[in-house]
Amino acid sequence: MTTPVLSAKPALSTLLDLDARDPLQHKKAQFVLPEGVIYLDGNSLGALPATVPARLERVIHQEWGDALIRSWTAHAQEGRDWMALPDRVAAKLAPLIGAEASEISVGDSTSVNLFKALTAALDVASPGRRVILTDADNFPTDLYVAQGLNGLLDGRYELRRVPAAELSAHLTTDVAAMMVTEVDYRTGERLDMASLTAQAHAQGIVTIWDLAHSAGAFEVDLTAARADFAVGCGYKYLNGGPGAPGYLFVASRHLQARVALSGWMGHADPFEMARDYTPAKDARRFIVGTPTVLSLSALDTALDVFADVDLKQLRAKSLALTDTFMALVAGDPDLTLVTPLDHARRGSQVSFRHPQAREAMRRLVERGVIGDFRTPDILRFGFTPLYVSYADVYRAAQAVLDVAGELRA
Ligand SMILES: Cc1ncc(COP(=O)(O)O)c(C=O)c1O
Ligand SMILES: Nc1c(O)cccc1C(=O)C[C@H](N)C(=O)O
Repeated sequence: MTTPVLSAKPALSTLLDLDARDPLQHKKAQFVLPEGVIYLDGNSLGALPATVPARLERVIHQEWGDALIRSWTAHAQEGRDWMALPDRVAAKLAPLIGAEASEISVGDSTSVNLFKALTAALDVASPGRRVILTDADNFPTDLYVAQGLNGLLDGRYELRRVPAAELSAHLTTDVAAMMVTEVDYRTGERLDMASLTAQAHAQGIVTIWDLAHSAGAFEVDLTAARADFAVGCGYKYLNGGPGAPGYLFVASRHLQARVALSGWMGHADPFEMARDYTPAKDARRFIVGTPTVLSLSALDTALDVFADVDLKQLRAKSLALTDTFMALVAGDPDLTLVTPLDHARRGSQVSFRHPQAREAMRRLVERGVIGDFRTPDILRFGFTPLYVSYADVYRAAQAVLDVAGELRA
């Protein structure tokens, strides 16, 4: 299906027709969604894939309850040993982010992976450079991790924070690494990863991309963009569940970079119990401690939802849903769109400024339209193409207009 272009406000019948022809329509039934709720918050916590509860039951009762410690190595032939779980998840993640499984380490939170990525990036950066360049509006944890690491390094680096639109102009030869989030969590603006990475490389700068609001929402191609390092969340568009493990991407050309958190599970042979650390092959070396089996199992099953998904169709639907929502809400005097209209500059969310945004979102959630309020005045709506329909968008837009009207009255 090509992306439907909706310049005028579409009627519900038009949208029901789009739903009927949607090649991803069948995916919604693969999620557990409460009756009467329109869920526009999959960019904060993805919905529950219907197959996850049974998988967790099996892991808890059979693998933990019955097989006990044997499960770390049992059934390796059938791919069910716990030890290799991070590698199996990496293999499922690889096609979604355009990487080799051997370049992905699955585990720990995104924040911890940012620490690993930044220390590795600074290790391979051009010697003598002392600037970490970032978007001033980057997600707080990205900024805090950089501040914390710099403290550990006795403040050797300057964390240079500039508006996203000015990143290009700040790619100067004193910059060691550029650390940015591809899709802004507030505005939903998407940066051009391939272009910014190429510009950074031209100045000898290594790049770290945060894919929290990208992977699973649209096709990411780290290899084509020649990205150096990347991190991302398992619990947003990948639907791995609350606190799901995050991941770290290290381009194969950088696999020799410093492993700052050198734990035993990143050792080449953990059960050799050697006195000195010898890194495991590939990105597995960036795993620190014992894999979190329950949450990894949930993420492993959740990723199966993507097995038959054409990522081009996913992107087309995401753009069509966000276009539809923008068209339907356009014209309200109190809602100011902050998400770019240009498709190339848009992630999979739509955000508006509203003078009473917190109260507006409270009322929307009360009506079953779940989005987010983000400080200071942002109403944020995430569109997960796997389980949001065009009719959902229509109903959500009506609710937004009603609430905005109520608050004006
Ligand atoms: C861009 C970005 N990075 C990182 C995170 C989260 O990191 P963590 O999973 O460590 O809480 C989020 C959301 O929480 C985010 O939006
Ligand atoms: N990780 C979260 C959490 O533990 C509680 C509430 C929200 C979150 C989020 O993921 C926030 C999200 N990164 C954001 O873009 O705002």
